[in-house]
Amino acid sequence: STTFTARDSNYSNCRKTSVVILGGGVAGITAAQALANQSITDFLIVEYNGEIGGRMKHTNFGKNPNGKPYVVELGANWVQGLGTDGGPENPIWTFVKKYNVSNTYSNYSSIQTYDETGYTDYSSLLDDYEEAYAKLEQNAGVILTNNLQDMSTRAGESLAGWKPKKDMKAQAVEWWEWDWETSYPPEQSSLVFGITGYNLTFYQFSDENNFVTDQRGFNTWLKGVGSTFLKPNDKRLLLNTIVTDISYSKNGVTVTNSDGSCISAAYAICTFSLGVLQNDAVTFKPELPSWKQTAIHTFQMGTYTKIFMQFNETFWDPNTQFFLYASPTTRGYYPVFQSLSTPDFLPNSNILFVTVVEEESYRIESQSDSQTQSEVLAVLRQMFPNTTIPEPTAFMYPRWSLEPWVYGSYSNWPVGTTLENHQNLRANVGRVHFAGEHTSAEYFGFLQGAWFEGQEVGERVAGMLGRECRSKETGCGEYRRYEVLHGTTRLEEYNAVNGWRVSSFYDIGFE
Ligand SMILES: Cc1cc2nc3c(=O)[nH]c(=O)nc-3n(C[C@H](O)[C@H](O)[C@H](O)COP(=O)(O)OP(=O)(O)OC[C@H]3O[C@@H](n4cnc5c(N)ncnc54)[C@H](O)[C@@H]3O)c2cc1C
Repeated sequence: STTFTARDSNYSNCRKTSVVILGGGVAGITAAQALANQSITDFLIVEYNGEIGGRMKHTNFGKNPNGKPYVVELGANWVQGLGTDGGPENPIWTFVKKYNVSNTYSNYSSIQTYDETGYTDYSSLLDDYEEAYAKLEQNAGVILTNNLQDMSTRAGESLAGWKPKKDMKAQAVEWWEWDWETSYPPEQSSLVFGITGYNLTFYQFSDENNFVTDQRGFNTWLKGVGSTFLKPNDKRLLLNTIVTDISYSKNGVTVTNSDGSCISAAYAICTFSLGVLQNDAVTFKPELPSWKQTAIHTFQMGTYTKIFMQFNETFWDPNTQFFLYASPTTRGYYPVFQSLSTPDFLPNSNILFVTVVEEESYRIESQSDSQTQSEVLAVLRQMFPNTTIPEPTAFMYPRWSLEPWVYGSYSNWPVGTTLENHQNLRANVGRVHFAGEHTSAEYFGFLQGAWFEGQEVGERVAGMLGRECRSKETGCGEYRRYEVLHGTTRLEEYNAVNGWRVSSFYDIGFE
């Protein structure tokens, strides 16, 4: 039984379905699964790339002793927060176990610290940061509980006594503790929602991060989930298909693709990334309402870049997982090197990778691979002054912020926004629904965020197609939205007592 209602005659040549799911990443696949679980099988999944997985994306790199390439993950790499016996479990961890995806505990205590003179032990700064962090998270709790004004993580850190200033070693430690996870510097991150995000994953599930090394790719588990309701070569999964337009009305949604094909549906579930939405990579007709656009442009899309290199030898300590480098001049300049040539990872692979985010990501995206390679080698030569560092035999990095199917890596909450504004990012616009990592208030930036949001949107749309309401807690049907977002200061408080002597509203007198 379908409630298909797209009656517009212009669309009569389009392929018809009840629900069109835009994107075959984690959110898209779990949305489809939620529909299938409620016996809604009349759906189509439209995906830009040649396989499902989205930002869980791998590629071949370098070669093993038999001349075959290794598989490395360009995007998501860790299961972040696993679970405890009897406690809640991260669904990604459940599936990774179910589909036997190879992974290894990432030991964040296995770290050596470096600066431009070589190995220098400044690991005590890690303890200093963590001491301040314990205070900062208390402050975030007070702000949330009492509906107080949010502040930047930078302000929170300073109030907790962490002031790295121009100490580049402290800056490197801070990058390791903050930017590496959120892909934004503390100045640009909300204290409250940065801390809640961390707590919900690492305190609720567990503080472990397991690194996936499966040579079939991390997305193996998602393919496993897909195979429970999609047949091999299922005609409902349209791969290599690029959506260009989404037109919607009170009767239905019509999606047009770059190959000229079109689909008309009763409902659409759009799981495109915040970067895709922000960059107008698809055209909504009519334009999205201003409350929606405000939310889309308030939240931030970060960029996180892993730079892979393979050498003909492992010249670093193969038993250490992380090498933290403090540049003498530039914060975030090739700060964290990770060894894959380590027991339980890709032993003897001689593969090392270094991660940069945000400004450094954009900088290296706009220069050649060879320029980046020479910068990285110069850093390695500072870190290991007594070793002859060979040229890499393979070198590669993705340019996430330029990829038209994602335009960035994952989202982050800016300073001073609200849960209401975020709810507007989640809320449907008529028959167009939204889901993905970015719509998760609890787990934004993580695979589990995409998973929970995909499931909820699937259940809601199933509810609208007349199925029983599965999510009593969240409610079924349309999402709540906030047409008006209130500030924190009432207009009458803009007065002389508060240092506001004159009105900022000028009548400049145009006739
Ligand atoms: C570099 C990097 C590192 C990360 N590390 C981790 C990690 O270690 N652990 C973790 O939990 N999370 C990590 N993440 C985040 C995680 O990958 C995401 O949260 C998650 O994959 C998002 O899933 P999604 O379904 O919301 O979006 P996506 O995976 O982006 O899915 C959306 C889909 O829509 C498709 N699409 C977009 N535009 C179009 C179009 N016009 N037409 C058709 N299809 C289109 C895309 O191809 C994509 O498949 C990382 C992400 C990146 C990029």
